[in-house]
Amino acid sequence: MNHSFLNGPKAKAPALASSATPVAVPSIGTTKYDLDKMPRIDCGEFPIGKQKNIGELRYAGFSAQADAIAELPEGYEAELAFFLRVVQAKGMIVQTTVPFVNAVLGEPTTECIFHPGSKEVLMGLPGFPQAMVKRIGKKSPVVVKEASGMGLGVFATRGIKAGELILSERPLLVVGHSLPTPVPLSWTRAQTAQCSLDQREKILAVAVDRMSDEDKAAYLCRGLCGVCKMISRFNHSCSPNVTAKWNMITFSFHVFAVRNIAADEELTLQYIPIELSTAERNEQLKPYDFVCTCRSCKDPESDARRAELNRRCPPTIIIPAWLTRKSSLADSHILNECRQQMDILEREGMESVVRCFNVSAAGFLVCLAMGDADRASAWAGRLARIRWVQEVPKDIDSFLDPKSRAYKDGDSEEGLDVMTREFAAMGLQEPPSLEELMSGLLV
Ligand SMILES: C[S@@+](CC[C@H](N)C(=O)[O-])C[C@H]1O[C@@H](n2cnc3c(N)ncnc32)[C@H](O)[C@@H]1O
Repeated sequence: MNHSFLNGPKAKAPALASSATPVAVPSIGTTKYDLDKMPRIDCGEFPIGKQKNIGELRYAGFSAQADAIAELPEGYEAELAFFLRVVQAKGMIVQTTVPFVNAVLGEPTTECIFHPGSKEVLMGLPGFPQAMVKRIGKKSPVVVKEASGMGLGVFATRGIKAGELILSERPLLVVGHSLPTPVPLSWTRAQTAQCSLDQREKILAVAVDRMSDEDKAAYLCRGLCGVCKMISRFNHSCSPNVTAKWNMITFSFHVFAVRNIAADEELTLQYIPIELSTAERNEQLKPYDFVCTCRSCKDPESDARRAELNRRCPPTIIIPAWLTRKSSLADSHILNECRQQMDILEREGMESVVRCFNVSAAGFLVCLAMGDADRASAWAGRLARIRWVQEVPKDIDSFLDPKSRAYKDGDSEEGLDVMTREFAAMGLQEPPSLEELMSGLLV
């Protein structure tokens, strides 16, 4: 293949100056990104590290972390345009609109830039696409308005109960990561990353162009700040009161309340892993260009509590050993552990983390196995409030009343066996992250 971009004179040119000593070159007419400053928008649970971001610019070039704005050689834009034509002609990327067929009339659609094969995988999912999940009640429980010192934010218009589905939303744009960007080997990491971003910008422009006028306007007015009309308005907190979960079959995000929310309270998501210390969290928040002042960041005792939680053994490890009677752990030890860990999680406002599910499931299972319906029903109550975790048993409501028949069945060998298998097989593991779900389709 005669690839002028790879075989041309620049491929053999001496290394360009590193980003630390940028060479002034005439403008190449594309946006220059300062990668350290670029906002990466995470919707809820998925922002573990730089690789776990989704959305239009979030995969781009982050494997090649640049230190500063990179200068690229004059005339490079023409080569990039040539390369893009090759990428498109050879079918190395697929531009499509989801849902492809059987779209439910009137539902929003998502512009997608996929790798070859992803579209077919998606179409092959049993039942894909399903209509978006509707909230109970017509009136939205939230409104977007000024959030002091944070631009806009999302606020509750009424009290919202823990576990309530607040909204579901299809993103405006979904882009597979690591789009192919060959560059001369002599280029620095910063230049490679810059080139990858420029290429992405061009590919995105085509996708944005395919959107309806309304979606285009919504997308453009959010700029780098999001791929969702509504979800991109949620501000961050290290003690968030909502979580956003990706649902592949409906191709949409579901936003749930993780604890009770009062009328007028601001709704917040976590942009970064919140198990970290205050200093580590603020380091991770740097690309978003703000310093977090949430209740945990201001509480001098918070770090010690979160560190304590990290030190404690996750129930995921204790329970299987206890269940199979391979350990001599006392029942009371496990229940104390569950209660104490839950106390810290609630005190820290960390109801959105997966550990909340693991602890509640462990508490429930241990009490069930011990035939302690009173305490099991209290843990079932917690599980019922975190039902956005897909492993929460569908029939958890039948365990809310300690006098329920479910406990009689549960007392029997068979009932306990079913519950044990259900939890041991899937419940006590981390549910798949958005990244894991998406990678099957988008990588
Ligand atoms: C996804 S947007 C959130 C919506 C945004 N406030 C708006 O007006 O569209 C992310 C940006 O909001 C601001 N932001 C989010 N959370 C914040 C917080 N806890 N404190 C200050 N600014 C915040 C930052 O500017 C951040 O880059």
